[in-house]
Amino acid sequence: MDACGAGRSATPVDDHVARILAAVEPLPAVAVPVLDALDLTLAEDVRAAVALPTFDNSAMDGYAVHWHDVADARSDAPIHLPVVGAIEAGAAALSELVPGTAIKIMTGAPVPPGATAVVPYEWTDRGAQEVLIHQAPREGANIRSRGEDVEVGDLLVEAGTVLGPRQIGLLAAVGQARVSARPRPRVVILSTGSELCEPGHPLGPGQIYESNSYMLAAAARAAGASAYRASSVSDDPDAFLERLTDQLVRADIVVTSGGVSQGDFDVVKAALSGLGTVWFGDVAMQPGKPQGFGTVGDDSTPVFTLPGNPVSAYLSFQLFVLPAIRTMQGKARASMPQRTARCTKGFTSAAGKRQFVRGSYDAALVAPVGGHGSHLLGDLAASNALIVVPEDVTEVAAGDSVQVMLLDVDF
Ligand SMILES: Nc1nc2c(c(=O)[nH]1)N[C@H]1C(S)=C(S)[C@@H](COP(=O)(O)OP(=O)(O)OC[C@H]3O[C@@H](n4cnc5c(N)ncnc54)[C@H](O)[C@@H]3O)O[C@H]1N2
Ligand code: MOO
Repeated sequence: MDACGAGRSATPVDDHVARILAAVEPLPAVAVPVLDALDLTLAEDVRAAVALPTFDNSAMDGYAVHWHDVADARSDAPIHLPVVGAIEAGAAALSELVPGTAIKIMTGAPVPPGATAVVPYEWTDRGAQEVLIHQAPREGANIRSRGEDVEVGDLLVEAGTVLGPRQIGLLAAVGQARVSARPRPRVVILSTGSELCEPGHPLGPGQIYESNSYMLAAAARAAGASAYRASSVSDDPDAFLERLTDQLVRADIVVTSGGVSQGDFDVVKAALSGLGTVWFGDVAMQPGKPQGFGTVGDDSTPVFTLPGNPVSAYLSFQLFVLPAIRTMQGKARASMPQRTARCTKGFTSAAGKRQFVRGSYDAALVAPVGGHGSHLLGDLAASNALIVVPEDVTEVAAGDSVQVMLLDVDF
């Protein structure tokens, strides 16, 4: 055993991730109203049911004309045309534009058959019965052609795409009221500990404010899940199991915090050992050594039992719960990517464990923030990156190249 108690049997971080990913799969797709599909992963290719533009239409308020009629228009030799009508956006069933005439047309209105240019108002005297055109447009000017943007049948958005505002707009533009997408995973957070007091209430002796469920629920929401905080439970295994059972019906994932170490009142361990496929053990990392994971209940719901120290809980979420959420979302990449940075200050790291050092990253430089302690929530909040120190590295010097994971960057 080392100083922090991780014995030789500790599971490597990557093996624990693999154990988790083997137990989760993308959630079944559902038909989602197109706006509600923001940030969701599209489950099937969407092809265009209509063309964009859907019909030839005007790009300007002006006059639809036969281009040949106005090709010679100049300010010193304007051309007169009779105005034979007006077309508004939304107008239907247009008759042919007779050569030698003009029709008033509004932006977005369908161009009448025969028209080969639209002259903007600014190049005319804006006449109502008769118009004086004093500048010649190019042939085809200001006509937006049917299908010039999107043709019927074009592949618009591929399955697996995370839908953003631009894709939502495009899908609506081709008439999709609903799309087939992976729903938000429902994540229930359940904190344990008799010392916990809800924020907003006065602290009693020996009590601390309950913060992990807020942090973990926020992290789950930031990852695109729907997260619910179940009220925290004391260190009583029966009460814990009852609360967990209640929550399983509304959970795709359950995350617990606390009660998984070596203490006399480690409620989560006591309640879940032997239940479903739940495994408890050490993972070769710091913070976040004591872990548990398995599936429980009729729906084999994945349960993550995270350690209670706040930094450990957060890190465990980022490393283990986040990939499960992303897999359920159908996202291509499950785990946070790493990038190379230069470390501006040296520090030491325990042998045999992957160390996750809180850091402040900017422009490929990273500085460690605070110490290694897993209770240092202030330092965690002040950081925006994790410096990943491999198991066989015990010292990082100023100027060394290191791997970092950026905490506030989507991937
Ligand atoms: N004898 C040993 N003791 C400990 C070991 C060990 O190997 N041998 N491991 C240590 C490590 S590492 C960690 S991490 C913690 C994990 O303990 P638990 O998961 O059982 O968590 P608790 O004991 O319930 O709490 C730990 C710490 O975190 C605070 N906490 C818990 N829940 C919350 C919450 N919802 N909001 C804010 N803070 C919370 C709690 O008050 C404790 O201070 O075990 C070490 N011990
Ligand atoms: O390894 Mo514990 O999870 O202090 O941090």
